[in-house]
Amino acid sequence: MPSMASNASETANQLNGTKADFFARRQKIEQHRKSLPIATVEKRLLEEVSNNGVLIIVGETGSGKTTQLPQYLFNGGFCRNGGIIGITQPRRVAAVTVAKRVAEECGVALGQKVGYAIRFEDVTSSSTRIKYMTDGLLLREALLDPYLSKYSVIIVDEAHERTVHTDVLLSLLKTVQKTRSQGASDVVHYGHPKAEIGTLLEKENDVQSTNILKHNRGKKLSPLKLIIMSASLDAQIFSEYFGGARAVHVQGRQYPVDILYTHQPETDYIDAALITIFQIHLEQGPGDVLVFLTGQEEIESIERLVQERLPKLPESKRKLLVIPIFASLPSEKQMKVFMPAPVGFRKVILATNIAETSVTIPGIKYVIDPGMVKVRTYDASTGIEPLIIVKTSKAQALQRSGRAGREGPGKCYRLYPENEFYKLKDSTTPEIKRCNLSNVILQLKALGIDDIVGFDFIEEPDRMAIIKSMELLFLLGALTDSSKLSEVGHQMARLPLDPIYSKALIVASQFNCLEEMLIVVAMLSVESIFYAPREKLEESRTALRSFSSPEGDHLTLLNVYRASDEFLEKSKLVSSKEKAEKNLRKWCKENFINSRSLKHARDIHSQIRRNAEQMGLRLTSCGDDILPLRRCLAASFFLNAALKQPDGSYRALSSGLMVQIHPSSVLFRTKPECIIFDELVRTNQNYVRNVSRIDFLWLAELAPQCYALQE
Ligand SMILES: Nc1ncnc2c1ncn2[C@@H]1O[C@H](COP(=O)(O)OP(=O)(O)OP(=O)(O)O)[C@@H](O)[C@H]1O
Repeated sequence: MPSMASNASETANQLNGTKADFFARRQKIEQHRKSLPIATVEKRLLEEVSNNGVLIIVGETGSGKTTQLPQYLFNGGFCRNGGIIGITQPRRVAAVTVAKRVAEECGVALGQKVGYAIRFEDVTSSSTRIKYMTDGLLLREALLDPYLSKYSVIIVDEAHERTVHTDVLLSLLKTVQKTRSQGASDVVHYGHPKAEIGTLLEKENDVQSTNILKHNRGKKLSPLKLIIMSASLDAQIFSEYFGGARAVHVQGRQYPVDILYTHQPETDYIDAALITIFQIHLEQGPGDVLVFLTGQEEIESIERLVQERLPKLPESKRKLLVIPIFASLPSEKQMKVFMPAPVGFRKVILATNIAETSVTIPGIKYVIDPGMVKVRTYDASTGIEPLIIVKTSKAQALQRSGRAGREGPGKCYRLYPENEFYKLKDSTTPEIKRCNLSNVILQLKALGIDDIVGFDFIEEPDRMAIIKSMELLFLLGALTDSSKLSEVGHQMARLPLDPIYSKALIVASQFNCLEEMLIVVAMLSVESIFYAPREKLEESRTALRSFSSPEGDHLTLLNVYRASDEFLEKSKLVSSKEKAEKNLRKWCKENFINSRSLKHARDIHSQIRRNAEQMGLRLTSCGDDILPLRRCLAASFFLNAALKQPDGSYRALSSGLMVQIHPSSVLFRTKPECIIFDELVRTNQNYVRNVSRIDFLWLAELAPQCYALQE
């Protein structure tokens, strides 16, 4: 046993060591900050922000925009009067990791001067002055504080991604910025019947004018500085939208990235990616690899293939650590990709486009880009929102290659020939032009914006899409005859879910089956609960049968959730929480259930249950009597009803489309007369997924606005 004296000197040494490490790290960070291209223009940028209400900043990936500009502004006095610098990101993972990095650069604990807020997670405090957040979160904040009055500067980062939230946010910020630059102290207060919901825009004398002016009489608002940041060269569109706002370019990138192309187009990009992973591992020097794939299924299949092939390599070459990252992975799992690989190991990160912008994953030297991405599209004529795999845009390809070369020179392997790159679209079609707008419209209406067609979008969505989405909201009871938000609509807007799911929860509280519906909605919100490996198809089918309900997939999902819950609770009685969770993962494996998806569903479930409680919805259960739940499914998913045809296919009643029950459904063989479904997917034919049997007559009874029977 070491003596006290040696213990004390060890501690002192450790402390000295820690201190020395700390100072060395701080020095390294300071040097790094000074070496970034943006550091040479700090003073000029501060002048530009001072002189302009709206500024557009374009800079190469890695030039230091996201991490440095907020710090420059803070040091330049932009928080002097207690104002906050808010920086929005399209993705949660970027908001979290960049905030962590900036807190470290500032030498402060996360949540103090530097913090972040994402849906259901707020790591800020009253001393936070630099706040990273998702664009969706800032939109929700606008519901409570239409002036966004606590912010002195708002930076919309990665604006070129043009997510629907970014687009809507830009429109709102345009109004807020203009209003605040005029000051709001001398305006009349008309109040608002719903105190928490501010009216942002109102049509007056045929001019879109703002009603923000009418809010909070006498509240002296300071001007808001608005900064739009983008890595690609589409500054023009933003500049025009903001009335010829000034745009500045930050030149230069930190490290070079070598771009390599294939000679021929690849017929199977999954296989090509797999080969490239092993080529890099066997032939290239140290450095981690980041591979861009289109979704969870692709990622998990490559993960399995790499694991299968690794044992075939010589022992000394097996130190390859595969780590996945995709949106539906719980955040603590997502954070694993940011941890260094154990000594001697090479990390291979399999990512969706979640890792495409803003994030810096330490250690990445090689990027593999097959050039594909999965996007949601929207067909307004049928109301279908198929997910399709398409080629990336040039802007996306540049972003992806930009993930290498952040800590040193890097390489990017584009798995297509060079001439293909030049044929790519410059930038991605804005999401607002290719999505179902019902959620956006619900949010805008909740913000008090009633004239959706006249709304000042940066790029107008398709009129047909607006009409269809309004129609959907109307049929769901979210809008009144005069297109105002109804009481139900207000409730729906408070839930962070798709309108149909929100409606399902509200209806369920009336049908006394909210406990069950919360589980169903949580399970529907995640990707693929079941998995069926090709080599174990029969075993996986048998496992599925043990949970399956003759009434359909919704009840089957409910059975899975309950069985897992029961298993976990029993396990907790005899083992620690960690052990019980480990046991649950084993249980999932034995039952061919995707444990990651189940964990995600459990998280969503607790979140939406909290929401329901806060809204005062009645949390009752229908117990063993499943009839109310089935009727409730009909009362909420009635827009997705289909009737069997003589040939065994189905006709979707609202779109008239001919569809088939997906082979993964428990009703694939039974084929009941009338069904409701969760989702329509288009592959070689139209398939409906997550299907339940309903009684046709319920439709006219429960959704007369849609299915009133003719006399
Ligand atoms: N979490 C991190 N860990 C280590 N280094 C980081 C981290 N975040 C940023 N950096 C370093 O700071 C540099 C600048 O990053 P920053 O995100 O500010 O650039 P950017 O111009 O906003 O690029 P992008 O548009 O690609 O996000 C990176 O290239 C990297 O060297």
